[in-house]
Formats: sequence, C-alpha cells, structure tokens
Amino acid sequence: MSLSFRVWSSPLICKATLANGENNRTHHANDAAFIRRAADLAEMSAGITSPHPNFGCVITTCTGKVAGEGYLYAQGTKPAEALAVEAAGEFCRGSTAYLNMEPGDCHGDHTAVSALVQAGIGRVVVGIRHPLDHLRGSAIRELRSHGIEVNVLGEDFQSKVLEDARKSCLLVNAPLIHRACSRVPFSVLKYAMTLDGKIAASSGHAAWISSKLSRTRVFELRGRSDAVIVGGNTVRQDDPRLTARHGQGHTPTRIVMTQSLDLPEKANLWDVSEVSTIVVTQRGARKSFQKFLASKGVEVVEFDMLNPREVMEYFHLRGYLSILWECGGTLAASAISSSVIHKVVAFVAPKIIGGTKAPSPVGDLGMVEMTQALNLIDVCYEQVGPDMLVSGFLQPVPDLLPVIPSEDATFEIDPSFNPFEASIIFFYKTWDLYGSFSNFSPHSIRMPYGEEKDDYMTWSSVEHYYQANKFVGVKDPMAHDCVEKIRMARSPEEAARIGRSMQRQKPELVRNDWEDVKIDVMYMALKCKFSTYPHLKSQLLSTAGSVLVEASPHDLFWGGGREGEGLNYLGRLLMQLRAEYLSKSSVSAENTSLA
Ligand SMILES: NC(=O)C1=CN([C@@H]2O[C@H](COP(=O)(O)OP(=O)(O)OC[C@H]3O[C@@H](n4cnc5c(N)ncnc54)[C@H](OP(=O)(O)O)[C@@H]3O)[C@@H](O)[C@H]2O)C=CC1
Ligand SMILES: Nc1c(N[C@@H]2O[C@H](COP(=O)(O)O)[C@@H](O)[C@H]2O)[nH]c(=O)[nH]c1=O
Repeated sequence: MSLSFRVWSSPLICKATLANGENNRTHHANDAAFIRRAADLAEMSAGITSPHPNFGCVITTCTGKVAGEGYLYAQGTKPAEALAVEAAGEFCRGSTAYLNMEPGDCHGDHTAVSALVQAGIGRVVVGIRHPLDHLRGSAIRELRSHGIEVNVLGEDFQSKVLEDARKSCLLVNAPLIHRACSRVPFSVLKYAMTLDGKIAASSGHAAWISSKLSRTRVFELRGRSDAVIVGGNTVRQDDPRLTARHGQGHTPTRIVMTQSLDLPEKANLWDVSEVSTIVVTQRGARKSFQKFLASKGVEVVEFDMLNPREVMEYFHLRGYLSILWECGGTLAASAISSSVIHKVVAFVAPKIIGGTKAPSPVGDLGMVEMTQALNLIDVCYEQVGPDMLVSGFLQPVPDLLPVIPSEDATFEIDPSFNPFEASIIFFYKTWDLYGSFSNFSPHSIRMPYGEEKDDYMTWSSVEHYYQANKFVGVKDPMAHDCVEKIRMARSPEEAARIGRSMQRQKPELVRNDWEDVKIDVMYMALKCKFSTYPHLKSQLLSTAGSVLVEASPHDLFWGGGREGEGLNYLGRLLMQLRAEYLSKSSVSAENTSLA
C-alpha cells in the first residue's frame, strides 16, 4: 500500500484567482471593507444581544454602493439580514450581502437565510462560519442550494486585507468563539492605575483614579459582560456597586470571590433589587454569614478548591460567555497565573500617588527576569479624556479555520466530509473518550516479524510493533536484540522509550528505508488492531464526519501539535482506515440490495 499525503502548509486555499491581479486586489479590498462594516454594525449591540451572537449585514449593489444595512438588536428581534434586505428594497436583486458571521438559524428559525434568498441576493460573503459545531455550515449550504454564490473569508481566497477583516469578525464574537473552543468564559481584566502604576493609595483609597469619561467607558464594558467579578478585599475597601449606570443595556451579575467570607454585613452588593450577586467561597466558610447572605437574596456557591480556574469552569457550565474582572492585584495575579484572563484593558491616568505600599494592578506572578514578562498582542491605544486606554490580548481569540489537515488532504483521505464543517475529535491519552485510537492502547495484535509473512507473532500494542519495526531486517545481532527487547517491553511507554533511545544512540541500527516505510508500517498495524477488535472498529466508524486529531503537543509528525502545527499522520491514517471501512460497508449493502 502506498499513501501519498500532501504536506500541509496553510489551510488557506486560493480558488478565486481572477485573471487580472489589480482587479483581484480591488475585489478583495471591497470585500474586506464591507465585511469590516458588517462587523462594526454587529458590534453596536454587543452585550444587548447576549447570549445571542452579534450579527451585522451590509448589502451592496453591483456598482459597489451600499443599498442597505442592519444589525441584530437583541435576542429574538429581527435578524440583521432581514433588516438590511428591507432597507435595500428593490436593489437586493443580484446584489452582494456581507455578513460578519454565518447565521445560526436557531431552533429551525430560517428567517435570516430566507430573507436573503427571497430578496434575490446573488452573492453572500461571510466573515466567519458559525462557531458552534451543530450550526456550522448549515446556513452556507442552504444558501448555496438556492444557487447563491457564497464565499467565506480565508477559505476561498486569501490576502492580508481579508485576513484583517476576518480578524475583526473573530473579535466581535470573541465570547461565543471562546465558548465553542474552551471550557472557560472569555475574561477581560480591567483596571485603572496612576501613571506610577498604583490602583489605590497606600490607605486603600481609590475613588477615583480615572476620569468620569473613562468610568463611563467602564459602564459600557460592564454592559457587554455577563458578569463582573471582584475579590473579597475590594468589597471591604471600596463597597462597590458594579452596575452599568449608563441607562441602557443590560447589567451584569456581580460575583465576589472570597476564601474567608469575612465580608461586611452592610454592602452595596447585598442589594439585589436591580441585579443579582453571587458569592463564591471555600466550602464550609462562615456558615452563619452564608445564611445571612441567603436571607438577603444573595446566592452563595461553595467550592472544594476555590481558585480562578475552577470558578470560571463553573460559570462556563452555567452559560456565562464573558466575565469582566474588576478585582485588585491579588486576585488578578491569581487569575492570570491560572490562564483564565484573555484580554487586559487598562486606563492610565496622568496622576502620581506614590507610596511603597500602594497596591498595583497585578500582584506576584513569580517572575524574576524581564524576559519572562507576558507580552500583549493586538495592542490598542486610545485617549479617553485625560486618560490613556491601553488594551491587548494575553491569549489570541481562537481561530476557527480547521488546521488539521488541510481541505485538500482531508478530501484525499475521506471525500465524504468538508473539513470546514466537520467537528474535530481529539484523542491522546488512553483514558480519553477516544483513547483506544492511541497506539498505546492495550490491544495486542498478531503481525509478521519483518518480511517473514508466515512468521506471525503477538505484539502487546501497536506501539510495540511500530517501534520494533525500526530495527527489523537489519543484519546486525544488536538490531535483532533490540527488536526482541521492544517486543518484550512491559508497556507501550517502555517500548517507545527503548525504540526512541536506540534510534538516537545507535542510528546505524535503524533500517535504511525507515522514513519511506514508517507510514505503511503504522497503517498495517492500525488495520490489524481495528480488524481484530470489532468494538474498536465500531467506535472508529461512529466518528464518521469528524476530523480525527492525535492531540500530542510534542510529536509534530504523528500528532497535531499544541497549536495545530503538527502533521497529524496518526489521525490521517485512522481517517483513511475509516473511509475504507465505510466504502466497503456501502458496497456490501449495495450488493445485498441487488441480490
Ligand atoms: N483602580 C482599580 O482599578 C481597582 C482598585 N482596587 C483597589 O485595590 C485594593 C484591593 O486589592 P486586592 O487586595 O488585591 O483585592 P482583590 O480584589 O484582589 O481581593 C483579594 C481577595 O480575593 C479573594 N480571593 C479569593 N480567591 C482568591 C484566589 N485564588 N487568589 C487571590 N485572592 C482570592 C480573597 O478574599 P478574602 O480575603 O475575602 O478571602 C483575597 O483577599 C483596594 O484598595 C481597591 O480600592 C480594586 C479593584 C480595581
Ligand atoms: N478606582 C477606580 C475603579 N475601581 C473599580 O471600580 C469599582 C467601583 O465601581 P462602582 O461602585 O460601580 O462605581 C471598584 O470596586 C473597583 O473594582 N475603576 C475605574 O474605572 N476607575 C477608578 O478610578
């Protein structure tokens, strides 16, 4: 068997090559500009739409003039697409609609797609596909089924200007994208500090560092968050209200994180007449105070391990998409160390307060050299009244493009699915849900020893067989010993250790053709394993339609790597095997029905 895989380089595939490069550039620049406009429109209702995503739509005529625009105001109101169609009226026919994101068509509601179809739109350009697996691709398929040309940025063509436009679409729905890709809500750490880096005076007094204009911006930030969180000490020092007092939009839930529960009986946060407060604390802390809070209508949630990650995973499960951290430096440091903070928003006021004991925005992170400092990405600077607003990301917004494997390569392996619409199943450790796909799973196989086709032997795992094959057929007694040692290894880990270290220490013992045959060796072993164990074969078949990725952060050949930079050959071989099983079962079904 020979498998030829195209080495993956970039998921972006240029299909739309216009004859004239200049035309191409203008075309892309227009698409990028209108997609950005759609993203700006979507942004207008940020916070109000939640938990619905933010949608914007721009309709342009064939001469490139804007004929109509719209954005989704709030969950349950008219979709952006329908509003833009209404505004564009008769100009819709044959025109182009720009959407920052593929519509979700929640619970069978096809209003957005129907509006575009019925209006006679000729082309739709989509910034990003819907981030949620079960919705991704369905609106695009539906539009195409009505003969509408649909282009998705980054899939059909590529350029820097389009990439930037796509990024603006990722940013506008960052909380939803995080929800789709991680187990914690999108978190923003916000603080106001003096020019000498203090968030309060040595006394703890902090009202106010930033200007009124800046604080109004904070109300907006709160208005687009599902919750605002502070630590116990901020409650004791500031007695905050944490409401969005700009008169419109929604007010986030207030969360207090306290280990001691040593909090005052009188506090603004215990007034839940306008908005609720949740106190998260260590299990068993001050039971009498818990009762007192409950009598005020404040919810108390106890944690066995009170730390930012556990708390964020809990709120993720409760459906919170975005959290604004307005705590002091102690809790901020703990949250950053737990990698739950994605973005930082800092208001820097042109004031100096001094004081060696005055608190700073981030407490101890355990770093000792400047080279360890966390560098923000996509940094923005804006003057707000007298203050400077600096913001940037500690972690990038996850990208939705499937990076493993590329569209071409996936299609070669299994033509039955579109990688842009498929979900990804990760496997790695044997105890994972799909851990039996790992080479290390404890499933022995009977395979020949080298070239001797009738010399079948039992190998304790695929890994044993694979590692031993590095040295098979080499005319050196040491190579033979090596094969035996690996075959007798007590665990797949041990087999891998022996195989890898011998390969490093004695490269002369490795067969000359190893790089050429290693994929075939692995494939034969996998085929044997999945044919031997029917329940494994059923599990493999149950993943039809999904991309399989070995989530090894270290092995960039067999695994997918930490950031999807790996070639994922193990995942590819499993998909290849799955496709073979699937095509065999459809042929036999056909034969049965003919018989
Ligand atoms: N300028 C600005 O933007 C802001 C200024 N401030 C100022 O900062 C000062 C307070 O700073 P700071 O003491 O750092 O306040 P924090 O808001 O960081 O509160 C710290 C408290 O958080 C609680 N906590 C619960 N779990 C954890 C955890 N895993 N790690 C760390 N803390 C945890 C503890 O409460 P407990 O002790 O109850 O167990 C801890 O004492 C005040 O003077 C306030 O005015 C505060 C916020 C913003
Ligand atoms: N001092 C300070 C901030 N402090 C933050 O605001 C909280 C008070 O919110 P509220 O009670 O709703 O007005 C306070 O507890 C702390 O989290 N914020 C700022 O934008 N600028 C400032 O100068």
